[in-house]
Amino acid sequence: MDNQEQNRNCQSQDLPQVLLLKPPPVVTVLGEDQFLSNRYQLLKAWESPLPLHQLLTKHANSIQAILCSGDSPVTDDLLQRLPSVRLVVTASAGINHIDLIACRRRGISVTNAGIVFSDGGADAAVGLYFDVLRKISAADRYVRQGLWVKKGDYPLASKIGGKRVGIVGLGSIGSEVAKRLEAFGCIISYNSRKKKNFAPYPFYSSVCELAANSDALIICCALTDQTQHMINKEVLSALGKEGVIVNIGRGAIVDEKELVRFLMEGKIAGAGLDVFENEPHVPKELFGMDNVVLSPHIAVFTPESFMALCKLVVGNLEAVFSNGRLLSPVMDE
Ligand SMILES: O=CC(=O)O
Repeated sequence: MDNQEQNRNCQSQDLPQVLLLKPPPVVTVLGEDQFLSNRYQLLKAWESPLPLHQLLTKHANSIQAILCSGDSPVTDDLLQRLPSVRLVVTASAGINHIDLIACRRRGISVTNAGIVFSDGGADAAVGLYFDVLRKISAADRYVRQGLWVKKGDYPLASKIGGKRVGIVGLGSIGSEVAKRLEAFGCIISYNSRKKKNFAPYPFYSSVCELAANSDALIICCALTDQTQHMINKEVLSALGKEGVIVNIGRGAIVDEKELVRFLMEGKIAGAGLDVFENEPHVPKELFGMDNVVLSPHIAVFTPESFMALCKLVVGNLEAVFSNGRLLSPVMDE
């Protein structure tokens, strides 16, 4: 090792240590971020020759922050091994993979993607809804397969304007979905944990009642103990034969087995799904359904949202190490 390299190593050892749990999807980009790697000692668990438990033991007292994404659980057990952690930064809007109670008990702050994913998530939700109603992907397949020539005209699609759309979870993504669909002449109502005073739309405290009064449900809420399988048999029945489900929240908010059964039996009209209960596995029954549009959990990701996310992550790390204000706190201890 030459002197320069030795110097660099010594300097990097003085930097605050940040544990990166898993590479995909956004964390890889962040892990390569020059700015981030000049300011922090990034400990990439997947690059270490040590098994995770040994890596954690070796750095137990020096890891001060964890950078993760939605597919890497931050459990009480993990936190217990890392007593110096002050911040968990997740590069996702969803926080269902983080044990928030354990973080609170240990005085650890948590930040998420804040509002950087709101536009992308809303665009994707509206895109899925339009695709189901206007049959865009299915009609595209029809043309490519030469069926227009062989079979003639394609079945009629549905109009968007005038549809009663129930938004489940009027947070930052849900509000953007509402704004977009209002502009297309849809009639918006919503269900949320609480009525939102700022929202000019009818509020239903029961998701079943919302479903009974909607042509479509667009699921934008977080996955919690309360929302797990919230979209169940009763809700799907209330939505009815003409109803459409769009889900860009988390797969487990919907009882997927019931959803598949309702679609197979023609008890709802269609679905646009970006998220699934057991990703990346998608129920095979859905593959042959032209009234179902599928995407691989990509709703919120765009180059623009990645860039904004990188800035946000860096800003949150800077804040915690300079005792400043976190930019997108879920919990600020
Ligand atoms: O699903 C994506 C996210 O939670 O950011």
